[in-house]
Amino acid sequence: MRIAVPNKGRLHEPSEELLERAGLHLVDGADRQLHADTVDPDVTVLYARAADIPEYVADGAADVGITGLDQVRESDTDDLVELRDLDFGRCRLVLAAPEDSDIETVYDFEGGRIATEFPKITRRYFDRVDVDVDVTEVSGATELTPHVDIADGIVDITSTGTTLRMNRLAVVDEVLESSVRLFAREDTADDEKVQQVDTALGSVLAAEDKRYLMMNAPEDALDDVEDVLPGMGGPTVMDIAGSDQLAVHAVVEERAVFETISSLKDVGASDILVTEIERLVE
Ligand SMILES: Nc1ncnc2c1ncn2[C@@H]1O[C@H](COP(=O)(O)OP(=O)(O)OP(=O)(O)O)[C@@H](O)[C@H]1O
Ligand SMILES: O=P(O)(O)OC[C@H]1O[C@H](OP(=O)(O)OP(=O)(O)O)[C@H](O)[C@@H]1O
Ligand SMILES: [Mg+2]
Repeated sequence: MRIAVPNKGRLHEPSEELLERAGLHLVDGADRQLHADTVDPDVTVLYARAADIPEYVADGAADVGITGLDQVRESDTDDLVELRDLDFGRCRLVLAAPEDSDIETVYDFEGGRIATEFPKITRRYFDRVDVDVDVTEVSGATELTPHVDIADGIVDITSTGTTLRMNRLAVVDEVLESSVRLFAREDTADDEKVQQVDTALGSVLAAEDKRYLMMNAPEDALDDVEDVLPGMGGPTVMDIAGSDQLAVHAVVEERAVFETISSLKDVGASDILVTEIERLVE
């Protein structure tokens, strides 16, 4: 089973980190290599450009891919199946025009020119809203094109909005909301190994916003302690040898930890430990 992973750019490192955290440790994963083995002899990594990854999966060069939804949509490959939102590389593909122009809505672009690195998505978007424009493909520095009379507007990626602001461009409409996805081909999506990788990556995401709480509590406080602990199933309760205290363990939502700890202390719990969870397979 081969996983296609971005070889450089902003998606490279977080993709590799996610694989590592999922337990798919890379062997000889040095940068700029074409391939890397993982600790699982059945799983290898193929490094490719973020934009080429959908094509590689569609063609069978890889079985699953990790790249932005924008790249999947732009590739126009139709037998790809999204397995999971990997929750990084969040950005928006937006239609933008110079701040000082008269353009306020997409309809103001009728008969105009749009520059973009995403010609297919852009074409489909303008067809959908039934506005006739000329779409010019550029390979970078898209934000410059309205200022050198190459285009009246652009379709480009934004996340913090800094680049648009620096180039005095204003968002006219959102074309696509994107984040990094794990995807496969229709004919491989149900393969056991593909499912294993999906589960492993999912277990990292599931653990991210959870914490593991351990504490001691007097036996007669157990009911109150259990009432305080929200979340996944009941806590695990263990006797402590030679003590009238119990050890109580539970998984708690990260955002509930602060409040939960005060409530636990109020009902008599002590020696409370909070730890991160590496992976959580539900
Ligand atoms: N500003 C951003 N914020 C968040 N995600 C982004 C941003 N820009 C791009 N992305 C996501 O990262 C993907 C790859 O972008 P990146 O700029 O790292 O590579 P690239 O420019 O396509 O690489 P290459 O140098 O190989 O052309 C994009 O398709 C998008 O999904
Ligand atoms: O809203 P912002 O946070 O400013 O991000 C938007 C910018 O990020 C991307 O470029 P990138 O940095 O990847 O450079 P590139 O053009 O070389 O790909 C994108 O093409 C925008 O130019
Ligand atoms: Mg880029």
